[in-house]
Amino acid sequence: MRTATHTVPSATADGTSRTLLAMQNVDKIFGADVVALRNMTLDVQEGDFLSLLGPSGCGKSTALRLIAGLSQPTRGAIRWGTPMADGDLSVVFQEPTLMPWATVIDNVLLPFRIAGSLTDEARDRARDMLARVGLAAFEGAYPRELSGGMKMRVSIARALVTRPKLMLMDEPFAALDEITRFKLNDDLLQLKDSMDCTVVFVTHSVFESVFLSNRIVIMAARPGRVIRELAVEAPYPRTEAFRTSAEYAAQCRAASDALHEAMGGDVGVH
Ligand SMILES: Nc1ncnc2c1ncn2[C@@H]1O[C@H](COP(=O)(O)OP(=O)(O)OP(=O)(O)O)[C@@H](O)[C@H]1O
Repeated sequence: MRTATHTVPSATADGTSRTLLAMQNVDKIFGADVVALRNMTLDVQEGDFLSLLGPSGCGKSTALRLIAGLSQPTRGAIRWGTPMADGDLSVVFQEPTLMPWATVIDNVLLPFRIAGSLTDEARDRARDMLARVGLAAFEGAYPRELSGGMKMRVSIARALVTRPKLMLMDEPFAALDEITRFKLNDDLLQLKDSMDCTVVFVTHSVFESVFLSNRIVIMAARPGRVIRELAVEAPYPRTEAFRTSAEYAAQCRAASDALHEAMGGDVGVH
């Protein structure tokens, strides 16, 4: 993981919100001429639930991989506003990427095993995380015995077991049915609140981004770039009442219009 070498100043005048990271004029070019990102500038504040929303190929996953340190910018830089140690940053992918031969608890313990710190305290933390994601009764089960939603819950437990400052999520619920997705959206907000972490979340879904986020960054493709940012002012906790409110519908309309623009005006809400 990363160690900060720069301090980014607070983005707000009263200092109540601190910048966790800033992408500064980042380009990412693959090979000779695939411009995945052009001049991307983005700040993430501590406590944000920030969604990157945009059409296929606009560079959302590329941006997430750069933040994760899995790839390096061609130009520009990513600055951290706080020191980041091992375990402070975790990533959840669309596939749960569980080890099929290992039990649920052994999957959740993977970050500790990698770090060589498989202590009793680590096991307690893994059990606590499994309880938080509703899988306390499944610690001895194997991934093949779990539904898609349950596997994703294990993946999220593994990501949060180190109590990260930042969790990066790349379309984690895209492969799930709508009912499961709604439930996981609800539970993710509760987890974020109780674990006090910051989330950067990649999605194609207007509805999901509005329900979850306080900030939505809309991206466009060819070249991948940020075209607009929207604030979702609705307070947390957000519940089923928010999902069925006129306010939610209006926010979805605004995000859809911005996405429509990002896609050149050829697609509406999806
Ligand atoms: N390793 C790579 N080598 C070459 N080109 C790449 C590589 N990774 C991504 N790209 C290209 O960069 C662009 C952005 O890809 P990226 O996966 O970041 O988009 P995305 O918005 O996440 O798309 P999707 O929503 O379909 O997952 C695409 O044109 C893609 O083909």
